[in-house]
Amino acid sequence: MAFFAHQIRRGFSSSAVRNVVIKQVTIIGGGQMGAGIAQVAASTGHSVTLVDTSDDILKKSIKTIEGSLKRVVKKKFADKPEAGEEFIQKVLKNVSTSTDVGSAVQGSDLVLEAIVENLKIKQDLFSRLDKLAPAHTIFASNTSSLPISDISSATNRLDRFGGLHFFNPVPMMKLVEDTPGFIVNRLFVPYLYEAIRLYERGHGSKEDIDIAMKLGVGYPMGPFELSDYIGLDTIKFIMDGWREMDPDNTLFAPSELMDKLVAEGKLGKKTGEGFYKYK
Ligand SMILES: CCCCCCCCCCCCCC(=O)CC(=O)SCCNC(=O)CCNC(=O)[C@H](O)C(C)(C)COP(=O)(O)OP(=O)(O)OC[C@H]1O[C@@H](n2cnc3c(N)ncnc32)[C@H](O)[C@@H]1OP(=O)(O)O
Ligand SMILES: NC(=O)C1=CN([C@@H]2O[C@H](COP(=O)(O)OP(=O)(O)OC[C@H]3O[C@@H](n4cnc5c(N)ncnc54)[C@H](O)[C@@H]3O)[C@@H](O)[C@H]2O)C=CC1
Repeated sequence: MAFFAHQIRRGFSSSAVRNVVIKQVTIIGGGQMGAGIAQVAASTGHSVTLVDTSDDILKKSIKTIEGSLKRVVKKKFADKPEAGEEFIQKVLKNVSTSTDVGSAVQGSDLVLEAIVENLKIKQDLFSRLDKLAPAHTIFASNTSSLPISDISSATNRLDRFGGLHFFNPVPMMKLVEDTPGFIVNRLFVPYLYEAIRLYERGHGSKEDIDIAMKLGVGYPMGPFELSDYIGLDTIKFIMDGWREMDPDNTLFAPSELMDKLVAEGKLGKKTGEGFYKYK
């Protein structure tokens, strides 16, 4: 139970959340981040309700969690397969799913949002949640680029609203950022941008740039592999949002290639094709 309560106490300045006990967690958005966060929350003993827009998506989320748990167990319970299977079943028992956000937030101590990276859609969701969730419930967003104050302005619980920024893949990445002004993306985003500019200017192939960053700096994935892993729709949402806020900044100029891939539904690993093909 301690994991989420610890993050909340570290990241929220409000006294309203200082002695918080987090038992019941609702996660909204069952995509790659939501599924990963649900897995971590359930593995650390929380009772989790995962919400998305359809049962088909939620079935896929549970399959993703199961697949990831199998990988975790292969390592953690290498010599005890039965204990590993028991662990998987115990974790899965902690996760229920719902398409009804109103009932899902009843009794929830923490609602963590991991839906699309779009301010208006996040605000609409939180505005509804504010009316539906109990007064004590803490709200948090997993946004990777939007100011938390803009998202929280749609609610009346500013003392119980914060950012919990997990990294992808959640079960493997050990960092959660919850301080105002994320650090990683400030350094990471210009790096990804520069990679695509190099490629568009013909300074190197995607493959060469990826190999250079893996062999030269020791990164586990090159920038194009990583962009496909993150999701090109998410990246485009971020780029478009920042350009709107700062139209003269050349760093945020649109990328023709990115726009084309997203328009064609080539969103990266999750759709089977992005910069690279995965089937
Ligand atoms: C060019 C585009 C320009 C656009 C610019 C616009 C910029 C906007 C960007 C905004 C970004 C938003 C993102 C964000 O907010 C923050 C992020 O999350 S950034 C992403 C951070 N993540 C990374 O950098 C990941 C880097 N990759 C890795 O660490 C590894 O490659 C990875 C762990 C994913 C896989 O490892 P690898 O060795 O490559 O492959 P294996 O498959 O062998 O895995 C190794 C090991 O790990 C286990 N494992 C992997 N995944 C999972 C999982 N999901 N669950 C459980 N276990 C997993 C696997 O089983 C292996 O275990 P072994 O025991 O070692 O076999
Ligand atoms: N992909 C990444 O590497 C990272 C993403 N993030 C952030 O996490 C959030 C989610 O990203 P991903 O999981 O990658 O996206 P994704 O596209 O994999 O999943 C988003 C999910 O939200 C669901 N959804 C959309 N609107 C909804 C609504 N109103 N109610 C319920 N469900 C809804 C979709 O059906 C989808 O399943 C975004 O804010 C993103 O910026 C943060 C860190 C890393």
